[in-house]
Amino acid sequence: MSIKFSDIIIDVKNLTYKDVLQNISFEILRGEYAAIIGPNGGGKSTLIKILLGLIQATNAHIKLFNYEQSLFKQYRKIGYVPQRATLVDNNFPVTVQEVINLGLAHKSSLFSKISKEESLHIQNIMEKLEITDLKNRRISQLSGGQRQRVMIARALISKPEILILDEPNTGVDTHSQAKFYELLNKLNKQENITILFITHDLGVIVNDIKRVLCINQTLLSCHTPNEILNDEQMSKIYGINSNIICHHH
Ligand SMILES: Nc1ncnc2c1ncn2[C@@H]1O[C@H](COP(=O)(O)OP(=O)(O)OP(=O)(O)O)[C@@H](O)[C@H]1O
Repeated sequence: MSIKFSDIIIDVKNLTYKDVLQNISFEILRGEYAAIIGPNGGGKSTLIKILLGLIQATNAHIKLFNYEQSLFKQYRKIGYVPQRATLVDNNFPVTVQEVINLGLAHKSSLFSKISKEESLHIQNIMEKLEITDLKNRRISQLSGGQRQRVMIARALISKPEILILDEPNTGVDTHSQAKFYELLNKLNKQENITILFITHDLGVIVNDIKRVLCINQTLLSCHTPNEILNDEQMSKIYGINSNIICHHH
């Protein structure tokens, strides 16, 4: 299959940042469902923050949706669920609805009125994520799985074309994790949202993920899950001897 120029929505060339990331190059194509794995402190979150413009990397050659990052203004096209987003301060007095409305923060002012159309869109997303009944609850009173859906709803409000999630399953039980991956799969397959997420859960990458970027300061590999889930590759990525045992689930 030939790749069209417009299919590349993230294009990173020779990215180096302090002593955290060295000479990283990769592309993410429209419609992809890709994961980033690697050991703690390997630079995964830093890479994501650079892509989102939250950390400035001088001399980086990054293109987002075919624009040089320095000229790129449409960050609403990128939905982001940060690390530990589900762990909130119990005294934080905001409701689910208020958190979700923050997804419209790309508007000129946070306090500008929400239009009828936006309000309908917010309702649709809440229904899709099955959180309508929670809208007046305080975010601090929700379970980890419920908070996770709220954070994704917030990220989806700006109708992003790519969704980037940094270890989205921290503090979430196994059942909610399974539901969560079902949801990501649906967003990818049915709504054509490109998905890129950081995970330490090697089990999950086997099922739906087509490409796994392994990062430990440099890009160690960028293959299909089957190509990396073997003892040799795991030892290379995590720097320890490992035995991979696969079971039919
Ligand atoms: N803004 C920054 N400037 C310089 N160094 C940073 C910055 N942010 C993080 N670091 C350092 O970069 C290294 C990589 O951190 P990062 O959080 O990107 O790793 P990670 O792969 O996401 O780790 P984890 O899996 O534990 O979340 C760490 O040593 C961290 O202390």
